Amino acid sequence: MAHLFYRTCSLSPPPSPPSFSSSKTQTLFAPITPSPFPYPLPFSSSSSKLFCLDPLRFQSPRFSSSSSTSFDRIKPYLQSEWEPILKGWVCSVVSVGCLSVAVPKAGQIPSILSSVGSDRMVAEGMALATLAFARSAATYLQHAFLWEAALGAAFRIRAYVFGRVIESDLGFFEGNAGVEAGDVAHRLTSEASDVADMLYSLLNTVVPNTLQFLVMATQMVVLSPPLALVSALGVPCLLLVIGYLGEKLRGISRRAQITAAKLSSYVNEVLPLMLVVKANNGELNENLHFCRLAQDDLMARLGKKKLKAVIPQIVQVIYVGGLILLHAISLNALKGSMDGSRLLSFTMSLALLIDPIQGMGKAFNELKEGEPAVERLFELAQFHNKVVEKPNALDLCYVTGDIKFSGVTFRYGDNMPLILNELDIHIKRGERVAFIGRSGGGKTTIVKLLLRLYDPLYGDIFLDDYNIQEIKLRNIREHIVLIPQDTMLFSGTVAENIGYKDASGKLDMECVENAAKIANADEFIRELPHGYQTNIGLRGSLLSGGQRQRIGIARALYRKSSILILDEATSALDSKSEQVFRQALEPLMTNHTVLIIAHRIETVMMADRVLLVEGGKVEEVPKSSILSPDGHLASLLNSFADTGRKN
Ligand SMILES: Nc1ncnc2c1ncn2[C@@H]1O[C@H](COP(=O)(O)OP(=O)(O)OP(=O)(O)O)[C@@H](O)[C@H]1O
Repeated sequence: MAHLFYRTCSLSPPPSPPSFSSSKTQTLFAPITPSPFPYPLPFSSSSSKLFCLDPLRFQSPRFSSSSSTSFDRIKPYLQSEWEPILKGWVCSVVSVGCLSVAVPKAGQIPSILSSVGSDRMVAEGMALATLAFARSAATYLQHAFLWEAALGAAFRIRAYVFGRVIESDLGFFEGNAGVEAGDVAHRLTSEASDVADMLYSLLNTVVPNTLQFLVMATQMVVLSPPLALVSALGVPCLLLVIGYLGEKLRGISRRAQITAAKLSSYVNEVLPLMLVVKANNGELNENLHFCRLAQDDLMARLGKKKLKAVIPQIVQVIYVGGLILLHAISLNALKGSMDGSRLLSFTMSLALLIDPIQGMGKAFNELKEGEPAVERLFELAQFHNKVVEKPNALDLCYVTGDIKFSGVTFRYGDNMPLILNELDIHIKRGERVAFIGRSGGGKTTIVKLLLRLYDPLYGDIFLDDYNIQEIKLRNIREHIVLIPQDTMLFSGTVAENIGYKDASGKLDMECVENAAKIANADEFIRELPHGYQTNIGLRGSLLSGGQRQRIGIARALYRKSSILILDEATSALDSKSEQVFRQALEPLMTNHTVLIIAHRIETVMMADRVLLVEGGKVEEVPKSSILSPDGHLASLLNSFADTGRKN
């Protein structure tokens, strides 16, 4: 149940940021244009770019096929960056054009130098300097535009994948098959950067390197066809070596990404549990565990770096060594048939040919290194949601709060035991119903099904006589407010946390304060250094458990709904605060259908009816049986209350 509330909110519209921090929230989510996509633009503020960022466009089913290649997956993102790509490539044409004019001119340098002081020397010198300057400027612009395109495409891929992750079923995050937060974080940060590097190399190779290669090769053919032919003999041999080493690099890169993701997952898991680690003297153990994972990462990375470093050297040795050998032989054969300036131009073309070949080798490295990152990123987007909204789902602007479970059977996974077995419940609007039962009996599962975080195996759930499978998901979660046992707070101010629903817009401070007053939180909030604008630290770490819970309650009250679910919501409050809270809830409850999952007798007694969840079914029990000190239910509740207090 721990993460239920956070996930519920994350699924609420509008698309949520990973977390919000006080000052940035408003600008980040300011309504720049009517586009539904709230993220800032990578490089430009033009609204035409924003149009391209519509996340719905990225949810194309073509990505759901795991058989598509890495290139198929990234292609649409590159296509949407056609503008900077085109500009970059035009600049590369200018840059290579300057080079192709400069090389024959440079070949004549010895004869120009012999006419020191003449007009020709000044004119040729000026021309060469202008060409050099133009090439530098064009090359700079080429890199800048291509980086813009690569980083822009990587941004879009990230945004698409994060959007898919956050829209995934709760089952994506929970249970044995659930993804680890640290792994997701690593893929979306570090591996997405690898993708950007790969895209840049790819863009820089496709046109600029190929162009330079072709122009230089043409010049060589024009200057001396036999020598050019000899030079070409080195290329196939080079390609074979590059292909072999590239495949090796791909495997090593994937291993390195997995070890780094494991390390990141571990750190993400252990740091929030520092209290438990320290209280149990677990520092040494955790340190050893960290070192083991870090060592695995070190070995994998070292292997990758070594191979990456050795590949260009091997390429260079094969190419340069081979060429020197072949040229020495052919120059001997062609003795006297080439003049000095032609030979100089040929040698310069050859030297400039090595540049793009090295670039291609490097790009191949990046490609092989980036491929696993693309695969792992898109893997996250391939999760098939089981809870799917129908295309013509209903948008109910109001529900009275009548709830029916009819023959509901549920289990979490195919080979797992049934949690609920042909369960029937009818809760009338405005009723307060308490669910009690042994731990793991399925009380929270009932709530998850009502929120449609999972779908039943069999049976139906009705809200105001509408099957919830016919209602928009957003709509269901708008009408039902959940106050969970573990309040999930974000870094940000108290006001932002209470008004989480409006994180993308303007907070209604009057409503925030009213909600805080009802939740008995107003007093302690006003005592904080900056009142409602106090930053509460990472996950609300500056507050006590009880204070966090009250903020969570205020957050729930800020939303206007018909159904209120208290899932052990008062477990962190002391008896006095709980009493105040119960009194505060009384007026609110008159307008709500209330489902209470509680282990405290006092909380259970707030309900009109009590349902015992046992063996996958529910049975109504009289409240008097709970009050009886010798009764089975009273002892059951007492044992839970004790457990809750210990926790
Ligand atoms: N995501 C999940 N994947 C697999 N099993 C799960 C998952 N969530 C809960 N369960 C299992 O389902 C059963 C019912 O869990 P549930 O959280 O509904 O119990 P509960 O009655 O609310 O317990 P408690 O009173 O201790 O909170 C438990 O055995 C639990 O281990």
